[in-house]
Amino acid sequence: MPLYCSSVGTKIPHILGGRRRYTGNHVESNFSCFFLASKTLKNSHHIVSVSKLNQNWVSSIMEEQKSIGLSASLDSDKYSKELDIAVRAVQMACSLCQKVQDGLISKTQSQVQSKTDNSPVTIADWGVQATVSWILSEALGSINVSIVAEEDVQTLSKANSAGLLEAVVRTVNECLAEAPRFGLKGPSSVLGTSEVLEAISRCNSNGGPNGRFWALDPVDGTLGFVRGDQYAVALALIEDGEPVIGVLGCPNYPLRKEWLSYHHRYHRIISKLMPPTSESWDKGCVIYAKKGSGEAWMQPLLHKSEVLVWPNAARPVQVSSIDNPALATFCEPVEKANSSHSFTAGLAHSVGVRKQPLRLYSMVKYAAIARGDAEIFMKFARSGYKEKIWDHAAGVVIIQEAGGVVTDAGGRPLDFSKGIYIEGLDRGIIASAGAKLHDKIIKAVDASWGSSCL
Ligand SMILES: Nc1ncnc2c1ncn2[C@@H]1O[C@H](COP(=O)(O)O)[C@@H](OP(=O)(O)O)[C@H]1O
Ligand SMILES: [Mg+2]
Repeated sequence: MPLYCSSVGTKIPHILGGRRRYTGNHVESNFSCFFLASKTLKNSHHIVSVSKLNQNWVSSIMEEQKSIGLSASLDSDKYSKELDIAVRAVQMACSLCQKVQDGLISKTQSQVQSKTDNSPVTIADWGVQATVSWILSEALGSINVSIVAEEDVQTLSKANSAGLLEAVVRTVNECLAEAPRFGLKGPSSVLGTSEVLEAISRCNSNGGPNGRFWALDPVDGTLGFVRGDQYAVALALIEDGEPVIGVLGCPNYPLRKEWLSYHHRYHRIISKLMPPTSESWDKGCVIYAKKGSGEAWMQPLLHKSEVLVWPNAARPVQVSSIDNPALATFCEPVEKANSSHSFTAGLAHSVGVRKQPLRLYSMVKYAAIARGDAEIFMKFARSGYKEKIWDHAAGVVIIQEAGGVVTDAGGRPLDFSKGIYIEGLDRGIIASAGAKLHDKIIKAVDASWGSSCL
């Protein structure tokens, strides 16, 4: 339960019960304590240093809160409907992706198209975007739904893409026909080509500092997806520039963290060798959180023919309690073109991380930190690369509510208020299970940045 300081309108961390929890969103590198940006004054980044608060002062705020009944539970219903719909929509999207990925792996690579930037795009990207867009609009009213998403309809609308478009329309209709199984209303009749294209192109918001919009990455980690490995469906609701709901669907996330480091194909072979009753290789989950709730949750993916009954066996997740770098695992992108492996290796070594990095495609890395399966995530892209909001927004809320910290390398929160890009990002992105590890990494970046080639 987050606390609110009524005098300055500033949220302070949950310090009861001996568990480290960060409900704020800013860590200052010069202090080993944490700092919290005011929700009410979020654009001015009004900051209070918790280390400067003495115990009596904190206790008196807690007493004051008790007596005047101020609590986050007053807000507990806020975004509940949106979260419910978003989780169900992501469950559906994961089911669509699994079917397409199974088809991709068992058949040829012919379904993989090339975007202008040469990244592979599959039926799943457009299929998920159309499905999520249609579901959100239907459930919340299209007038209330504004979406920023990765895909556009240019490639799909080309004359020589007729076969691909047909496959997308078929995939979307197959998926929407299953909507009642996920507790959602599907279309009364099959969607035509123009309706599917309409749903995809409706995701044309440019984001910005005011109002509400959704940020969707239909298939994050497209390379992982086409290689039969990890990928994620990422959906976030951003309000006034701040992510307030995060939902991450991770269809290939194994039940046991040890198997995260195995390639998914190996996992598939083992699954075939194991008796069908064995759940030991079970995989797939949806992780989600609502800003300020102090909780992050994980549901298993719905299996074929199961019906989603809320909360669908959800259980809370929280970050790891490991704060000793020697015991910590750090994760980073698989592709060294997306983040400098040599720079992060140097950082890890200098802070005393001894384990091999866990290299994962997509925002599954954020899920790994939130679930406590790894302690640090670092991404240092080449200079000039601009991070996009849909690649991070959902993960940031989930990690923060699971008790972790996400900032840029200067210790500042990521800024989701400037459009589709995270503007002003200082060097790279760091997510950690706690302030102690976070602070060490930030100091190590400062110490070695000058001699890096980034
Ligand atoms: N040169 C680059 N540097 C950094 N990130 C990049 C990049 N090119 C693409 N990306 C981003 O990295 C994401 C994949 O993340 P990761 O490397 O962690 O698996 C991509 O998401 P998509 O796969 O959705 O396009 C894309 O947004
Ligand atoms: Mg992406």
